[in-house]
Amino acid sequence: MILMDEEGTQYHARVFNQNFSRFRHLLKEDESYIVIKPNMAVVTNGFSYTGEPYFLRILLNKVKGPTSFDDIRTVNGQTHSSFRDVCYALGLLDDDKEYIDAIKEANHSGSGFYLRFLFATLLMCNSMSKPEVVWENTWEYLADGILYRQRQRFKSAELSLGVDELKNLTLFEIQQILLRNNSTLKNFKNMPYPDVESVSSSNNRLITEELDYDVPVIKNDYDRMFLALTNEQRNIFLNIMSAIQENKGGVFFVYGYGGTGKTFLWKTISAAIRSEGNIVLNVASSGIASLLLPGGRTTHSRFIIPFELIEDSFCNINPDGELASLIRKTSLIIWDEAPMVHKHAFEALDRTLKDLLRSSLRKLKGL
Ligand SMILES: Nc1ncnc2c1ncn2[C@@H]1O[C@H](COP(=O)(O)OP(=O)(O)OP(=O)(O)O)[C@@H](O)[C@H]1O
Repeated sequence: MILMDEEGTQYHARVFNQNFSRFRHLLKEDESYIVIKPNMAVVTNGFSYTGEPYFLRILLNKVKGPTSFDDIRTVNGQTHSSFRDVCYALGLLDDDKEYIDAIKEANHSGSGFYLRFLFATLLMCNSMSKPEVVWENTWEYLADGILYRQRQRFKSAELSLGVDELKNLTLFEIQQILLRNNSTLKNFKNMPYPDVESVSSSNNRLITEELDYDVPVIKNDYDRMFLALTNEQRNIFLNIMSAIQENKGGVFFVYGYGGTGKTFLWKTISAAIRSEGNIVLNVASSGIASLLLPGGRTTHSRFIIPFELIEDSFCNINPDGELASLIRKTSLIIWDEAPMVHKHAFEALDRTLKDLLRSSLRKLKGL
């Protein structure tokens, strides 16, 4: 095979092999740089796995008379974005079934940790043609033990994790194994990468508690309550929900005589937010009022407002702690019977939230 660059300089296949790292660099920068002359025999030997150039070398042995990279990338009229996909389309790569079967089989005798280690090892050895396909087919086995460990961690036998959360935690574990071996999931282009922020949320007991609702049940409650809202309640509901959805922020004061449906409105708003997998913190100034709110707490205990308040008090919240992360992830705070506390309590919470969110108090709503 002869390769020729745009300036007409010709390289023999042997040179191509010997200077492979140089060509690989060119391929990355501008793949159209190397032109392949048609009808030339291709002889390659002694190459190692080096990503896309490796697949190109396989193709140079198989595709007859290509005149451009697009020629090589086109199989049955379809142009693929990578040489690897072309190899796959031509059936030159295994379908990875053996690896999928191996992981499933290992599941009978090995723990989840062992399976994740096995998967990470397969990744590091570049054994799989399409690791993302193996991952999609085996992630449930690879996730084995992660839910149990989270339940132990939070001492909650009822704790449940969504599919995305479970996948994310599993990927995070695999990434940890790879990092210990000087590799990373980022080396595998089509493999999903764990969302580290969401992993730290999953490991935050307070956030997990606030997300641990049965979404279909809450959604049913929400549908029922929303239909029952009066016009006045619905207007308030829509105003607050649009402020949340558009991330506008806002402080809403809702006034009404006893029995006019304020608690009913709080319940509807809470169900609407929780049914979308978001967080609402329900607090009330008195213990009795807090019992009427779903997942309610007293404001003092939720935000650790000091009992002895002065005009420049702060809540005792560690900015790097779990409670601060929970507050940052919260879509709305509902504070029932807010005027029942001294204004210094508002101001302390306002100051603390500004400090934590580094913005004005945007998420406080009171009665
Ligand atoms: N839109 C509605 N549809 C059906 N029932 C409602 C509606 N709004 C309120 N209610 C019912 O009316 C009763 C009183 O409402 P709610 O407890 O929400 O009032 P409140 O304003 O919170 O009262 P208080 O200030 O005394 O706590 C409750 O039984 C509640 O379920």
